[in-house]
Amino acid sequence: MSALNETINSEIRHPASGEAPKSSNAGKLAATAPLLLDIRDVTKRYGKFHALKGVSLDLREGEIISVLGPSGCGKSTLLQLVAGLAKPDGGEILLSGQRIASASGMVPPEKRGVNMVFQDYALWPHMSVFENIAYGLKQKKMDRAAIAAKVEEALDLLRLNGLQDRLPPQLSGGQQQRVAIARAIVTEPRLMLLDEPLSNLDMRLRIEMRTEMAVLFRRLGISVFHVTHDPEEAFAMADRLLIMREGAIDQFASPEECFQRPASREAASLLGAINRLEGIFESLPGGGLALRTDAGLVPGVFCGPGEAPRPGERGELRFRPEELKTEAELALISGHAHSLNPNHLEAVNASAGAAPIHSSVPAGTLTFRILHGTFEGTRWRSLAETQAGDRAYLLHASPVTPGQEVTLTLPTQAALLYRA
Ligand SMILES: Nc1ncnc2c1ncn2[C@@H]1O[C@H](COP(=O)(O)OP(=O)(O)OP(=O)(O)O)[C@@H](O)[C@H]1O
Repeated sequence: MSALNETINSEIRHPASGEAPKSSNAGKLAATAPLLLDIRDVTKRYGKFHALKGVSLDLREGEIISVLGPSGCGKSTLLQLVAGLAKPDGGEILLSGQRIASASGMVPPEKRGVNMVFQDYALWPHMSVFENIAYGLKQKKMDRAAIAAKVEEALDLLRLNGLQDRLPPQLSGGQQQRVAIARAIVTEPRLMLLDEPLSNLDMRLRIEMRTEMAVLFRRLGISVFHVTHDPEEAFAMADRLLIMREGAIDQFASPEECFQRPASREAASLLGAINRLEGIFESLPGGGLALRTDAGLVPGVFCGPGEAPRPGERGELRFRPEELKTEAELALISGHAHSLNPNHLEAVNASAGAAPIHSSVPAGTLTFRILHGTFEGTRWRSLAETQAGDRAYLLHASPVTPGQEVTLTLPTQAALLYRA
């Protein structure tokens, strides 16, 4: 075992790999809650490669922050620095005002008061559920009666009653995951670190567990720093999203804001706006910005960065397949007589907390030719192309046939505009 691993708190040590776990814990957001984790301009290099290029963020007590980003963007590296499993090359990390990591010094992981739940749960396979959960408490030399009471409470909380004598291999994936959470919360860490905690579960269980985890952490007021590559998991759990790209922060804001105004083309794509059409910016007579694309003129929301582009500049439209509407769907959504005309859609989908979005401005009308369609249970998904052959995915309520031309409307607030 490496010197690094030897410094790791045994209660969070990874039994299978011998590698130290990462840390995390957090709960619900309150803007006025005390600052718990303060990461200041942290950098990390592996040889010549800059894995983190100056990352700064804060996490409040009781807050859940989900870190989202493509593979290799530095999510796990950030978590490891907070856990104490790696050392930053620059900047500093403070926990409750105490500096726990900088280039010149490190508080050892076991002294940080952070626990971690791993992708593969890292349960001790030869220990019963009870022993797994009790392990950290025994390390703390708690007396047997107190340990039994605490484990009992955790078993109740995670709905593991009756399973305490089983070994991990005798449990389902969801049960193992709950044992890992029970083990992590029983020692009442200041901060819980979750590294892709649901990635080994099937889809149904993932959906259940992400909601259960969010409810549990909020009820207990646990602070959580949570890494995932799954936007739905991040939306289900987070008070704030941290979107990372190439070792830097792309966006750090509420889930609603990130969803409605992704700060970059990459963030938009990560959050489901997979369709991309290029074009030229135009100003609308009544104010507002539109992009002239090959599929049509599309009024939209400029999401940055920087100043709004000028007419004539090249731009890019990003949108989610599910945001395209037919005339009939528009009428249903808006509930206003005038919205039967798709060219006058009100921005009815604007959700609370987002910056004001154009309302009652003309919506874009896009025309595509269907190439291929598949039935998805409640909807049809098709691959389509513009006149010039640019491709897009569409989702619609009725079937389409290859070769058919379809005209759909894209609400202004769903048309995300960026510089090319
Ligand atoms: N020990 C290491 N030595 C060299 N390079 C490393 C090391 N650990 C990570 N890296 C590199 O640093 C970058 C960031 O890695 P990291 O594991 O933080 O990414 P990630 O966002 O968590 O990715 P994933 O979602 O695939 O787990 C990657 O390019 C990775 O290859």
